[in-house]
Amino acid sequence: MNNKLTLGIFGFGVVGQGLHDIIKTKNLNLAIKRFVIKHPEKKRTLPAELFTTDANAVLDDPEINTIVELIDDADAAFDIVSRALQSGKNVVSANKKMIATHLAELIALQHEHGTSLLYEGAVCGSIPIIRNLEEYYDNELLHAVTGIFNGSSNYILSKIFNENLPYATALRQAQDLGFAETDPTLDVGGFDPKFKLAIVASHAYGLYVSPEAILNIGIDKLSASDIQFAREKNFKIKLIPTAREINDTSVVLYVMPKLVSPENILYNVENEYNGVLVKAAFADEQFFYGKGAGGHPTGSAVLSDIAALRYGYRYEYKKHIDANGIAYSTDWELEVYLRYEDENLIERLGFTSISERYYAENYKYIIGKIKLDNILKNRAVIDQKGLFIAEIA
Ligand SMILES: NC(=O)C1=CN([C@@H]2O[C@H](COP(=O)(O)OP(=O)(O)OC[C@H]3O[C@@H](n4cnc5c(N)ncnc54)[C@H](OP(=O)(O)O)[C@@H]3O)[C@@H](O)[C@H]2O)C=CC1
Ligand SMILES: N[C@@H](CC=O)C(=O)O
Repeated sequence: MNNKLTLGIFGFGVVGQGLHDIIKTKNLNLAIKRFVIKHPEKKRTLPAELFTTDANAVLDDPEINTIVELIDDADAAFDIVSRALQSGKNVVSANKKMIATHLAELIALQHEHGTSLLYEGAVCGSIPIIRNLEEYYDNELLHAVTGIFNGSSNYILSKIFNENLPYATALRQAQDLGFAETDPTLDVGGFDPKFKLAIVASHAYGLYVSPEAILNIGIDKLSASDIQFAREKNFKIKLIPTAREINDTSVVLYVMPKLVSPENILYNVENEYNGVLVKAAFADEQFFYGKGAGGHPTGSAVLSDIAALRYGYRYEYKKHIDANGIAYSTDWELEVYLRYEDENLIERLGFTSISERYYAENYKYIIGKIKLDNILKNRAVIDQKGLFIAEIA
């Protein structure tokens, strides 16, 4: 099958424009009929008649058979994508928050209406990890999927560690370059990599886990003391989502900064680049590397999905269907570095062992083992100013 696709694209921001730049360089069997945008007063680089603020003009247009959803509003995106799937249109989206939050409903809609929703661009920008988890690792047991899934926080950490840039300057640059979410708390607070992790967990293990149930600790509380500590021990700090099979029936999922040594392949993943490490039972360790944010890298993944729709590609969610008996668990122990202020917190967190403690007037830290459950239970306290927690390899 090589159907002609007529596209209605929601969003003409960083990714929408990146996609358009790529499409216009190619002679593809597809046409863009309309862009739906939010602010009609904004200056555009394309003729005005290509733009509308009326979602219905596109969703109800029988000539448009494919919707590309590239907006920065997850609630509006869910409404658009659901309506499109219900009306028989296939959809490509890059909206990880929307997909992670509504995955089960979106899968049900695809089955019910015989439509397809593809979202490679939602997870690690240009890296084709979803299709690989779905197709290539179809038969192989995966022990872990981990890595760097957020370009903005990795850009910020690279600028801090390699160029001594202040955090706020590096964040501003990540925003100016179009890497950061409209609300950058999603990036630096570890929410964005958590949404991506939830999607990965679905394709790697057949798990639906609500993002709310998954621990996300970000890099927004990082201080000069933490940076100095890392440098003295020859570590870099990276923000790492982890999906790990801990026994035959349980997988743990969490997002946390990690102190990584030069031997770790992720140590040299810099700036907006992402890296996905897959540990498989027989293939052993494999590494995917590429740009995780930006209009053109993400646009290329979106275009690959659009092209795949031409030959009727859809995710089969085989690991969900096979019901392999795997469940999400938080029963796991981590070794962490914790900078803290209040001594009472240490007791409350219930460290199972402590290997190092340091006290100075303005800087206290502890290194020890702690249960993931306990971190989750005390998430509100850990999120307070004056604390920074990172996994130590
Ligand atoms: N930036 C990146 O590197 C990556 C982004 N993504 C995801 O892609 C999506 C888009 O991101 P990005 O391009 O950076 O965002 P931008 O903020 O650059 O662009 C958002 C676009 O959405 C439009 N928009 C917002 N709300 C609506 C609505 N209700 N109806 C129609 N249009 C609307 C805006 O319209 P207007 O132009 O009028 O303001 C704008 O064109 C997000 O889900 C993001 O998480 C995924 C991977 C990488
Ligand atoms: N804000 C995201 C964009 C891509 O998903 C990131 O920085 O990775």
